[in-house]
Amino acid sequence: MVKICCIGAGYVGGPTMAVIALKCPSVQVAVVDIAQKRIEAWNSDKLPIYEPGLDDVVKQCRGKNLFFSTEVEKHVAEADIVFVSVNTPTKTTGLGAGKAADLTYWESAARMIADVSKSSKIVVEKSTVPVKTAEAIEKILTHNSKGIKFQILSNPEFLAEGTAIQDLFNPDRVLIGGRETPEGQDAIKALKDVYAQWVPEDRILTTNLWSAELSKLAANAFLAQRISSVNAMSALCEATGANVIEVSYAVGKDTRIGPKFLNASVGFGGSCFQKDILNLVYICECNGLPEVAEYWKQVIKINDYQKNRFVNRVVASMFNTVAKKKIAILGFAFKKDTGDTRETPAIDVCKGLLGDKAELSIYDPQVTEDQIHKDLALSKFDWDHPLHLQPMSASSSTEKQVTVVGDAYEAAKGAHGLCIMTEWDEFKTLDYKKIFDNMQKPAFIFDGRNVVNADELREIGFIVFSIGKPLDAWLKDMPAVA
Ligand SMILES: NC(=O)C1=CN([C@@H]2O[C@H](COP(=O)(O)OP(=O)(O)OC[C@H]3O[C@@H](n4cnc5c(N)ncnc54)[C@H](O)[C@@H]3O)[C@@H](O)[C@H]2O)C=CC1
Ligand SMILES: O=C(O)[C@H]1O[C@H](OP(=O)(O)OP(=O)(O)OC[C@H]2O[C@@H](n3ccc(=O)[nH]c3=O)[C@H](O)[C@@H]2O)[C@H](O)[C@@H](O)[C@@H]1O
Repeated sequence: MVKICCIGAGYVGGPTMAVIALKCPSVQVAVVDIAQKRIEAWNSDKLPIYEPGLDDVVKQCRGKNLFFSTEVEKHVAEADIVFVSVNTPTKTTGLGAGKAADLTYWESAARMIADVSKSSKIVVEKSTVPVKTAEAIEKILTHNSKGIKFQILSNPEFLAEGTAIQDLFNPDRVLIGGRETPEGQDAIKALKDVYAQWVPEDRILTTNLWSAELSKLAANAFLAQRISSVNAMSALCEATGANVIEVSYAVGKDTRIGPKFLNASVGFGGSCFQKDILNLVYICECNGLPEVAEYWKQVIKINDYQKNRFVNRVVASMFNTVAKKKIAILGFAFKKDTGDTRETPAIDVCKGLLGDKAELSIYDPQVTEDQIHKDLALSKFDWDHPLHLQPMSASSSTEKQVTVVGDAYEAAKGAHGLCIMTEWDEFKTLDYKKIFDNMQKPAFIFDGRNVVNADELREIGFIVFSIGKPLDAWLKDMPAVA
């Protein structure tokens, strides 16, 4: 029986391993983590992450061939294949701070593997890492290996949160990079055999190590670049009277461009796009390619611009001040169907409004009150470090300005404005007449996700701002918004 151990029971490690266990009944899978609470949750009825379909998969395999444990060393020692799926956040201090990937967690996992191994193993990079990381990991493993043989593979993950199970069941591709030696090719084959139990062969791509590592960073950069491109267009649409929905539809109809990832928004969020592009920028700079670095940096700059533009639009529309005004924030997660708030644009928008002394009433169906307060107190780049590993953040001086409530109606009651930050389905079907009746007048809606029907809301009486759509007369003569 093949034994797999995955270090890191997070958004990637948990769902990925659960699906491997489901699809490969003859493989034994142990997912290990140093975070005891997280492991306890994986072993309970309330899993530590919200992901449609995940509960069902875990229930089918847990205790049979899927185990969650804090006995990291024991399971690593027993495994034939060790996946490393720990976090690789942006460095907050020292060389490359604010850009380079922080490989502290990766390196300590690699050293531990070297220390506890008594038999040869395949070590799989599942985390997103800078190109050439495998070389460093190889050095750590081989210098400590007491003659034990390690083969390193790069097998980056392409799942998106909210659709993780669907993406894992039916991936566009599985990418496996390895050494071009006979041993490297054998290792590739061993991992390929696992995926081939449910993924068609022509979707399993094999490459050299560096291509696999770089393809992951490139794929995220290309995806984020599409969003920044359409968001840049959204600003021009607002200035000219074009409608970004019509423009992206027309552009996406070109089969060379395609329709996906062209939804204008308040900005992209999530734990990876920004971090991976910053990492790419850093690698380009380190390789003497400043023009290439500058090119990719623009994707982040436009994303920041889009979030700033949104805040400025809110403030400018409401007579250039939101001081002491209640603003309802609907949605806090970085996208629908997840409770994940890492790098969510809602954080930047809320901080912007708080900076203008607004009073915020926040509702999200999946994000806890505690999480929202933590997020608004954390400094940039601290968010992706596991809480148990990061320094205690100072308590938020803005806590008094923020209340977290249990539904959208309560959030909007008595508010001057309402901002939609996440495209949760339930925000499409709210009783907006009821909301209007309970708000201050004039009542504003700022739709950061283009989910509401602006015309219907205008008929009710709202002043509506939708990203990239023709502006209400009220908003047209406002001061510059960038
Ligand atoms: N979140 C996502 O949708 C995707 C993430 N990725 C990449 O996958 C990697 C992991 O991301 P997430 O799962 O989101 O992170 P996460 O923060 O949810 O999970 C990482 C886990 O690793 C654990 N950990 C850290 N050091 C450890 C050690 N030495 N021993 C045992 N456990 C340790 C942490 O306690 C944490 O629970 C990152 O490199 C990310 O860029 C790739 C594709 C999608
Ligand atoms: O490496 C990763 O972590 C993952 O990053 C993204 O997945 P994820 O961040 O979970 O979610 P996305 O669906 O890509 O959305 C990212 C952000 O972009 C925004 N977005 C997405 C699409 C769009 O058209 N417009 C737009 O604003 C979303 O609202 C969200 O805030 C990629 O889609 C995955 O392939 C990748 O594995």
